[in-house]
Amino acid sequence: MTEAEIRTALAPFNIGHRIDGVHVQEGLVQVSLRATREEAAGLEPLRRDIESRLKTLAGVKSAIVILTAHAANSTPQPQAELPLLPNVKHIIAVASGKGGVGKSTVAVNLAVALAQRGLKVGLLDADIYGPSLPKMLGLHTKPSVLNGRIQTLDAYGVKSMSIGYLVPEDKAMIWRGPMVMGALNQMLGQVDWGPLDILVVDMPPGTGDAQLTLAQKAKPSGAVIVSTPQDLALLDARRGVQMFEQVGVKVLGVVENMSFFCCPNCGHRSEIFGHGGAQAEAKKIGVPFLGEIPLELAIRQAGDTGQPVAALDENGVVANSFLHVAASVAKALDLG
Ligand SMILES: Nc1ncnc2c1ncn2[C@@H]1O[C@H](COP(=O)(O)OP(=O)(O)OP(=O)(O)O)[C@@H](O)[C@H]1O
Repeated sequence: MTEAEIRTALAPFNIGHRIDGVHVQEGLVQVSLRATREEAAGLEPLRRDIESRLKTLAGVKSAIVILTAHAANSTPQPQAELPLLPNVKHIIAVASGKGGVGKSTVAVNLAVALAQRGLKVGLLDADIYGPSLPKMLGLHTKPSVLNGRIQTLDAYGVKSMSIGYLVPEDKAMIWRGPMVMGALNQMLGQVDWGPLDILVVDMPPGTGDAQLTLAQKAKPSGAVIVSTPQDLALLDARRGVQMFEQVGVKVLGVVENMSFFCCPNCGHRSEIFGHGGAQAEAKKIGVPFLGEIPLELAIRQAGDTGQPVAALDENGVVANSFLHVAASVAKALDLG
């Protein structure tokens, strides 16, 4: 299946003037259609019809049709632009230079801990290639669409959206750059986030193009960098800090994850990946240190069972470590 064949299949719908982009890759099809915000709700049935039609074509394994809404009097945004969210007071990017350091764990628990402070919180899983939210929040239903707006899935006081809710995980894994931007566009602009104090964005790991575009275009109020205390992770974290500074996004600070381990039997404290490295690094590069999270079996288990530890063990040491980070973030944003 080629892009030209998809465009031919779309011809009977008479939507040539609305097509922003058609991407085809190994049987996966993504079509972006432009509409004004006022038109978007009315066009939802058509969007669904087109999606269903595309899925019936030979050679198409999966199809997603995205309506990119823009203000009536504005020129349509090219795909690399991301919609701004006027009802969201602050967007916070949770990032790490390196994969596997616990960025998603920190993002989810930070969002839950911020909600526990009484703030209106959203959580966007921007990690298109490795969405973690469905598992970490235990949410596996497909979001509904109301008046042309995708409804968030809500848990633990947090509104959430992930590509993992919208397409089967293995499908998004092989998308190309423009398709990723299309999906991010949809998850920011087409989702009914409602009024929020903070939208926590779980960024893709690393400092490549997608991260840079997100950091630049989503206009976050600040970034939280997650690192383990090891030298290698710190080196990558430093790169992350530099990337945000380069595009003028304030780095709110660094969180040290897997900071230390306390033996549940004897209470002995082991500093498996070293301890204090991220704090020392934060000091060295002149950004605040937001707190340390212990290495704890309960954190991994809670992540795997879809019950964030910040919600499970509200008065425990681990939950407190996330509450401490949440308090530092809220303070940095003047939200109490
Ligand atoms: N402090 C911690 N204690 C115990 N386990 C943890 C801790 N932080 C993260 N983990 C576990 O480590 C694994 C990786 O964490 P997570 O998915 O949050 O990392 P990530 O940086 O977002 O990874 P990726 O870059 O691959 O998305 C998960 O199984 C998670 O439960």
